[in-house]
Amino acid sequence: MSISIRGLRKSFAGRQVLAGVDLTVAAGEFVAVLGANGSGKSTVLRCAVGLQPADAGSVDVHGGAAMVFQKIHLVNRRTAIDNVCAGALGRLPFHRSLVFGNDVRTEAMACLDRVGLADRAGDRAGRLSGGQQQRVAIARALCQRAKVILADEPVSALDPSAADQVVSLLALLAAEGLAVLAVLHQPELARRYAHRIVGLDQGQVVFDRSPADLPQREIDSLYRDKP
Ligand SMILES: Nc1ncnc2c1ncn2[C@@H]1O[C@H](COP(=O)(O)OP(=O)(O)OP(=O)(O)O)[C@@H](O)[C@H]1O
Repeated sequence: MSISIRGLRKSFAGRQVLAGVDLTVAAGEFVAVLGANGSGKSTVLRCAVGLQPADAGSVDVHGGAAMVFQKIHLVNRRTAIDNVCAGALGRLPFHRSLVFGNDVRTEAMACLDRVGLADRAGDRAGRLSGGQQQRVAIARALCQRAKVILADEPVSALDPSAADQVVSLLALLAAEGLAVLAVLHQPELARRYAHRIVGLDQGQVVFDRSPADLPQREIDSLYRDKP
């Protein structure tokens, strides 16, 4: 129920994007990653779940990791609960994955309940609001039984109130025992909800502190034009 990233390095076409990133998230922790466009935030997450091979470094995941994206990737014409059931696909034998059984649907319902959407289980995903769709995607990650959730700009496409709801949900899931690492473009949400804020600048961690110990100027410096 934790993720530990050590010495992560990555270059694209000879250009270094990650210059040795160390980052740990324990069970019960919600860690936000802030950084300017191109600082390497998504690459950290993508290397951490194996979507991209790292050049060097190690990633130890305890409990299984699931990723949540800005673009939500639900099947719009299927119901919310069907989308959540899809999280179970990876652990079902093929013959049981064609029609989800009652046990999977019961588990999916419990996951929807955890994200506050049990009452929308039968609605087509495409009819839900953006914030609700992202919460369904989080429920699908829960139905994967992942203990580590990596979220890449999960609220960048949402209005402020939906964004607040989704980030507070991630914080709640961490409080329930998951390890949650989220890339955010909203420093104020990171300040409000994260246990720790990690600043990434040109592929390096420049701070890793609790919001209470983090002066605003350190956050601002992430977004200042670099020479
Ligand atoms: N597959 C790829 N091939 C080549 N370059 C890449 C690839 N993926 C990322 N990069 C480059 O690596 C750098 C870091 O990208 P990354 O997406 O990790 O940044 P980010 O901090 O998540 O930025 P943003 O806030 O814009 O999403 C960028 O300059 C990007 O163009």
